[in-house]
Amino acid sequence: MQKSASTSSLGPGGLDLSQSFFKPIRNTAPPSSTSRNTKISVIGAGNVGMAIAQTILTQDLVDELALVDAKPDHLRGEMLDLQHAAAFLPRTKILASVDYSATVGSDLCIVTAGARQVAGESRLNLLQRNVALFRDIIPPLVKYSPECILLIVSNPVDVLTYVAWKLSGLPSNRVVGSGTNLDSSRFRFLIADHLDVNAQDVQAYIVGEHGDSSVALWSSISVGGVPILSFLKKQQIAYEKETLEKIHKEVVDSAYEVISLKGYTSWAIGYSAANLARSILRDQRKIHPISVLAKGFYGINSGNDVFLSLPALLGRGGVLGVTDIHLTEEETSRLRESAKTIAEVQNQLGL
Ligand SMILES: NC(=O)C1=CN([C@@H]2O[C@H](COP(=O)(O)OP(=O)(O)OC[C@H]3O[C@@H](n4cnc5c(N)ncnc54)[C@H](O)[C@@H]3O)[C@@H](O)[C@H]2O)C=CC1
Ligand SMILES: CC(=O)C(=O)O
Repeated sequence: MQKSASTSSLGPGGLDLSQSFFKPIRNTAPPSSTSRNTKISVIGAGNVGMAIAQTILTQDLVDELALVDAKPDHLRGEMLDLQHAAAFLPRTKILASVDYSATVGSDLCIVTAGARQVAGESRLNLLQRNVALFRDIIPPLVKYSPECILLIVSNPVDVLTYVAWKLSGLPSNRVVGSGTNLDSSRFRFLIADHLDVNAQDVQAYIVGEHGDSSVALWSSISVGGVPILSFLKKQQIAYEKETLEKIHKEVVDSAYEVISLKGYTSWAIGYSAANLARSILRDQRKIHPISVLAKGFYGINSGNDVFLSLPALLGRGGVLGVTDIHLTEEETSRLRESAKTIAEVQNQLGL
């Protein structure tokens, strides 16, 4: 599909439905020209891109949604399938094209294009293939939407967020990676399940790499305002370090398990990315563990500019700040190790 297809005034049989005799509504005022449309572009219309697109649509987040993919037929099929749900959804103009001009004027560009893991493969293994794609994807995105915020989802997400930052020339507050927003949701789900409470009442962060070297901040966990570890200590209730490690391992293994069962992960990352899109476009100023330029925070001062997940304040301007959570010595040292792992991978890129 070459042209960007959206709404059309041509009805069945080529009848021009815009003819005044067919108009069911008589206008009483000219169309409003004051409000500015909000627009999200999703690059990559695969499992992840489409899960994000459909979550954005159901949550009424934007006026316009543009999809870009390298496969024209698949892309047009996905676009039509979403457009056919128009009667059940808030009104959103949906466009799709292989041409990046369809993304013009986007407030937020979400990049999901690229290779994904096969069962047992690590995220870092995807690096070379996806860096090559990013060289084709990021420059045209920024050309058509110089004011946009870039949200990177493709893996390995931390290193690719760094790559996108370098290729885009955008300030670092406008380039973020979905990072451990997803891992933290998995963590909160497991804790909530264990305690039989609602995951939304569990505050808990996974930080560092979205991957095998991620760090669970046990000291950050609170449920309904009760800090869990200090509560257990005060009550002299013993907890096994191994039990905590087991829960973290379950978080790290989550993606591998889902991939080995259904081939890919999609729904949770769909909600995670839509959750970030809402915070950005609606200026929610919520704190999310997302991949940000980490230099200078939590003693991460390696020579490299590393992106990894830290609890960041997110709003219309992108990353507005990074929170200063008190970490234990062990958590700090694990976070620095995670930064080192990412820096070592980045060093191979020569960017
Ligand atoms: N950060 C996170 O938490 C998560 C990241 N992912 C990552 O998201 C990425 C996508 O995963 P899936 O959607 O499952 O893969 P998929 O294979 O279903 O979709 C990838 C899409 O990218 C498109 N594509 C490839 N090259 C392109 C180019 N140059 N321009 C535009 N489109 C292009 C393909 O045609 C395909 O439709 C993978 O890297 C995966 O590892 C997946 C889940 C969670
Ligand atoms: C694939 C991936 O990165 C995830 O589901 O966490």
